[in-house]
Amino acid sequence: MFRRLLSSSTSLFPLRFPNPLSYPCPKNIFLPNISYAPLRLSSPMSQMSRPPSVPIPSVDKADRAELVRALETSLGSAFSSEPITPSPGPLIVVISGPSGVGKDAVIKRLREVRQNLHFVVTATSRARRPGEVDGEDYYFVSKEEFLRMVQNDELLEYALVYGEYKGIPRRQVREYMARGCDVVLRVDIQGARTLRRILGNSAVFVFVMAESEAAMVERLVERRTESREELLVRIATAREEVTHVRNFDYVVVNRDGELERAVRLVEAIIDAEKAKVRQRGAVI
Ligand SMILES: Nc1ncnc2c1ncn2[C@@H]1O[C@H](COP(=O)(O)OP(=O)(O)OP(=O)(O)O)[C@@H](O)[C@H]1O
Repeated sequence: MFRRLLSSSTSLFPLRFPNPLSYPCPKNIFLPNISYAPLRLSSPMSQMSRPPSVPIPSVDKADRAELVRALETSLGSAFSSEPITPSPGPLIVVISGPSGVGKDAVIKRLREVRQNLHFVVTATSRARRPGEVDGEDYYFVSKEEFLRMVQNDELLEYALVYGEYKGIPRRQVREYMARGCDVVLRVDIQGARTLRRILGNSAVFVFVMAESEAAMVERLVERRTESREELLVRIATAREEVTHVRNFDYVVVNRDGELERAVRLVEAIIDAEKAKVRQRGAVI
């Protein structure tokens, strides 16, 4: 029986799921050059001697190409068109925050506006909410299937949240990063803590919060997906979870009616990370 379970689980994406690798991460794929070739610079100035036979034409009068050629000759080598710094590598963005702050709403919009980004589809044993699509929002699996994935080490991280399992398929992260895509992981606070332990500073951790406790409760109530008992637990937990913000790299306040602003801030964070001199360089 155990052998049969093992052999039927060699694929990360069981047959009944749409394989997320079959849909592209970017709208227009841009594969960065991640071969960090050493910079090709001309020889040091000290080693160069300007050949006296190459006069540099006057800047006002000379043809542009002629002037550039003369400068190259004078400096002893052609000007390279290679990028001066290596292209940034793929980034892992961990998005977390208390229940009801709008993590899903932010990510949904981010996926619409941002290219070269793959949202890692989490496996969960919880029931599907109205409007959610299997394989797109989550992989909805039974508890038994989930535990089989755990047993086969298919999950980068997993947790039991409000009595339901949630976990991140490891292979999906690897494969999209290998394609040069940035990947977004959506986890609860507990999951973010585990991921920080696993990934350290190699991923960027973003904490989403509402502008106030009242706004957060309002959204949860408005969503009408939780029972009274569940609401009590979620709100009590959220109060404690807000204190975990200090373990994150960035905080994004998702104000009521200002989802676009929150999404723009997440985009700005990703852009800033791409411009960092020392890249995080995550390896899964
Ligand atoms: N900026 C916003 N203004 C108004 N409503 C919002 C905003 N952001 C999200 N919402 C709404 O708030 C509700 C909760 O959002 P969402 O489901 O994205 O939260 P979540 O953080 O993913 O919650 P959970 O962790 O419980 O899944 C949803 O009905 C969503 O449409």
